[in-house]
Amino acid sequence: MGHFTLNQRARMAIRINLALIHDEKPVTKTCSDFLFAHCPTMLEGQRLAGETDRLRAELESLKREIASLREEEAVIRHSARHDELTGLPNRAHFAACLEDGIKQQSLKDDRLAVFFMDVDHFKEVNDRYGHAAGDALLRVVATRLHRAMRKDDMVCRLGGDEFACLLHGMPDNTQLARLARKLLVSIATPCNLNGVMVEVHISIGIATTHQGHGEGHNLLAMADEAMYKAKRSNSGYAFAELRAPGA
Ligand SMILES: Nc1nc2c(ncn2[C@@H]2O[C@H](COP(=O)(O)OP(=O)(O)OP(=O)(O)O)[C@@H](O)[C@H]2O)c(=O)[nH]1
Repeated sequence: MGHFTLNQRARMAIRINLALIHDEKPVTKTCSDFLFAHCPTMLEGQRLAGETDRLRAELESLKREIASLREEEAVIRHSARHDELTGLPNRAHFAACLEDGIKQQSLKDDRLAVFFMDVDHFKEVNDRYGHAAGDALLRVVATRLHRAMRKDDMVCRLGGDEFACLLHGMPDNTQLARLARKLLVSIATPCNLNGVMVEVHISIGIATTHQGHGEGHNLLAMADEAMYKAKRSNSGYAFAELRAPGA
């Protein structure tokens, strides 16, 4: 420090600080000589503090980017498993839950039931009132089915005018038949489509499985067959025959 007066040291310290604040190269040769000779630790400390701030800002920006990517991923994941029109789970999601339910049922000694539901004469609604009215009707059916089921039952739109429901813990057919009748009544309540009151009906096919019987896709296919039986006979709902294991 012998070469510099107190006054010189103070002025250089101010210039050095200003240079660091504005991220400039170290000032004059005298200043840099001063710095490297007398203040290497201070200079390194300032540099590290600046670097830390920069890294902290970079980290925050990365955190924001990750959060936004996670949100995007959640949206993509949701839309891959849900039907855009009704917001209900879609066929793929339903099939996965059904297979899962089948695997779990033996552990829980549960009995599963699948309802396969199809709107009767839906094509006529599209033809008479237009596709948008048909869409509105599908949304009404979705809402009514969802409301009529228990919280743990899964209602999905399989596609077109077909819906399905997966029910756990339904030990007897009497309860299932009661639920089917309740659904038929709730769906048949007239709904307003662009000012026109329309009454819709659905046909329901019901397939159930006991421990060790059936596989997910078989159960759905059996419920589908039973639905056609109900549609043909105009009975509203029908039960599938329980097949022997492996049939
Ligand atoms: N509005 C609308 N129509 C759809 C959609 N997806 C499929 N459709 C129509 O739904 C109709 C389904 O027809 P079907 O189930 O074969 O005929 P249906 O009149 O219901 O006949 P039944 O089931 O035998 O009573 C077809 O006309 C499809 O074009 C959709 O997302 N929106």
